[in-house]
Amino acid sequence: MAAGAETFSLREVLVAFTACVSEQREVRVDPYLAGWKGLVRFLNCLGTIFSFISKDAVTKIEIIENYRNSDQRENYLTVQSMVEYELANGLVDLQKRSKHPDSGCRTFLRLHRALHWLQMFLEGLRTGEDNSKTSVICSETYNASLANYHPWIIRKAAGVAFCALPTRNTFLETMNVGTAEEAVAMLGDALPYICEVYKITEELYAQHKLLDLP
Ligand SMILES: CCCCCCCCCCCCC/C=C/[C@@H](O)[C@H](COP(=O)(O)O)NC(=O)CCCCCCCCCCCCCCC
Repeated sequence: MAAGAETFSLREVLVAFTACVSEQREVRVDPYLAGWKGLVRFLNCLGTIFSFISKDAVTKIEIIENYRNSDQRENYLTVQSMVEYELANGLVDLQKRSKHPDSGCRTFLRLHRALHWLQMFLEGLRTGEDNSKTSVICSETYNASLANYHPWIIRKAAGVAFCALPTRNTFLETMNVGTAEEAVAMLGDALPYICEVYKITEELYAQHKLLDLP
């Protein structure tokens, strides 16, 4: 375990996702990115073998942060406003990556797909047996979700990295939320919010036929 793992709790990270959905059922971009940044920080604490994953996540987070810091920042306040603005202004490559390779819509879609994995992984952790292997939970949930969008070489590298994950109970303790039982309870509290964020985004992207953006 790298230094710094004990300095923050995953509870604070997952709380970011509870602040994502507005009263109008829109997904706020800032807490969404804050949640991912915390998760990446946690991932970095698990060891350098995961750095190729965290680097890709950071690249994507920064692309969207740059939009949030640009003069178009208001259009990127929520996922709904981002989709509306980018589509209305022809800023999304719909068939193949060409003029707008790093649109907010395609970049957010990559994080959204990863959120689906996260949702399944956390549920697997929450409901797993005491001494089940985190690596198995991780690879099963990865294969059932994100892996479908990744080329062979990435799937292979991810599979190797997963082998470095500790057992479920050690992993739960690494989350710094208290005992393993307390970590499980926290996951139960946080998961409905993550599921809601995922569901709203999925519906929005489906409605605009954006789920296969190149
Ligand atoms: C706890 C173990 C964490 C294992 C992480 C499982 C996810 C594995 C993802 C492997 C991604 C490999 C890197 C490359 C990805 C890109 O090819 C690919 C496509 O991008 P492109 O269309 O621009 O080319 N990118 C993506 O799919 C985005 C991946 C974003 C992954 C973020 C993962 C962050 C994981 C944080 C884990 C925290 C766990 C906390 C649990 C309590």
